[in-house]
Amino acid sequence: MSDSLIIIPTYNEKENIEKIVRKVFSLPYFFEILIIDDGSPDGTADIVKKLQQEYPALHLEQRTGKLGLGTAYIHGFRWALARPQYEYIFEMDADFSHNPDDLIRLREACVNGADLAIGSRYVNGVNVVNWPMNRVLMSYFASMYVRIITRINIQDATAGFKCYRKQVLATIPLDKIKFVGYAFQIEMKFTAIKYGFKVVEVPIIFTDRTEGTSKMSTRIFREAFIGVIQMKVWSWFRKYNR
Ligand SMILES: Nc1nc2c(ncn2[C@@H]2O[C@H](COP(=O)(O)OP(=O)(O)O[C@H]3O[C@H](CO)[C@@H](O)[C@H](O)[C@@H]3O)[C@@H](O)[C@H]2O)c(=O)[nH]1
Repeated sequence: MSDSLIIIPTYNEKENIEKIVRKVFSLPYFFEILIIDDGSPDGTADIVKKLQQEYPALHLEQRTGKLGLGTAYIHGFRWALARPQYEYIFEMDADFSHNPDDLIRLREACVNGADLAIGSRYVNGVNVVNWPMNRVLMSYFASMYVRIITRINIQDATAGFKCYRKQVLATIPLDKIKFVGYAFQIEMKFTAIKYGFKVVEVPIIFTDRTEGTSKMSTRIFREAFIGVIQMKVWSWFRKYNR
C-alpha cells in the first residue's frame, strides 16, 4: 500500500497507457495509479484491465462518455478521499508530456511543507520541448493573463502536473469547481490559494506528446479566457473563500 496516488485521466491513449503505467511502477518510490477512462473508443480501458492482472496497485474507474478532464479529476479526487491511506494525490497526463521521474520531486516538495506542488514550465525561463512557437506563446501569455486578472502569483497557471496534500482536496469544496479544461487547472490553483494553502512551483521540462493526439479544443480555450474573468468576479462574492 502506498501513501501516494497518481490520477491519470484518459481518452484514447492506447499508444501511451501501457508505457506510462510500466514507467510509474518502475520508479524508485512506490506510487499507486488510478486511471479515469471516459469510454475511450480505442480500447484504452481494456489495456488497463490486462495490466491490472500484473499490477494490483493499478486502479480503474470507467465513465460512459467524454465528460472532460476537470470532472475526471474531481471523480478521482473523491475516489482518493474515500480511501484514507492516500496523503499525496497527483494529477498527471497519460502522454509523457509530464515526465514521471518528476513525481518524486513533486512529492518531496509536499513532504517538505507545500500543500500543493505544481510542476512548472515557466518558473526558470521557458521549459517546453516540441511545442510549436504559437502554442508556447499562447500558454506563456495565458499564465500572464491569469496573473494580471486574478492577482495569483503563479508562473504556470494552466499546469496540469501537480501533487496535492490530502488536506487541500478535503477542504476546498469540490462540488463548486465548475470548469473542465485549462480553466479547471486555473480554478484549482486559485481556490487552493484563496483557502490559504501553501503553493510552490517545482521546475519541470514539459515535452509535447509524440504518440496520440491532444484533446483540447477551441471551446476549452474559450472557457479558460472567459472563465478567468468569471473566477475573479465570483471571488468578489466570496465563492472561493473559506
Ligand atoms: N477521462 C478523460 N481524460 C481526458 C479528457 N480530455 C483529455 N483527457 C486526458 O487528459 C490528459 C491531457 O489531455 P491532452 O489532450 O493531452 O491535453 P493538453 O492539451 O496537452 O493539455 C495539457 O496541458 C495543459 C497545459 O498546457 C493543461 O492545462 C492540461 O490540463 C493538460 O495537462 C490526457 O491523458 C488525456 O487523455 C476527457 O474528457 N476525459
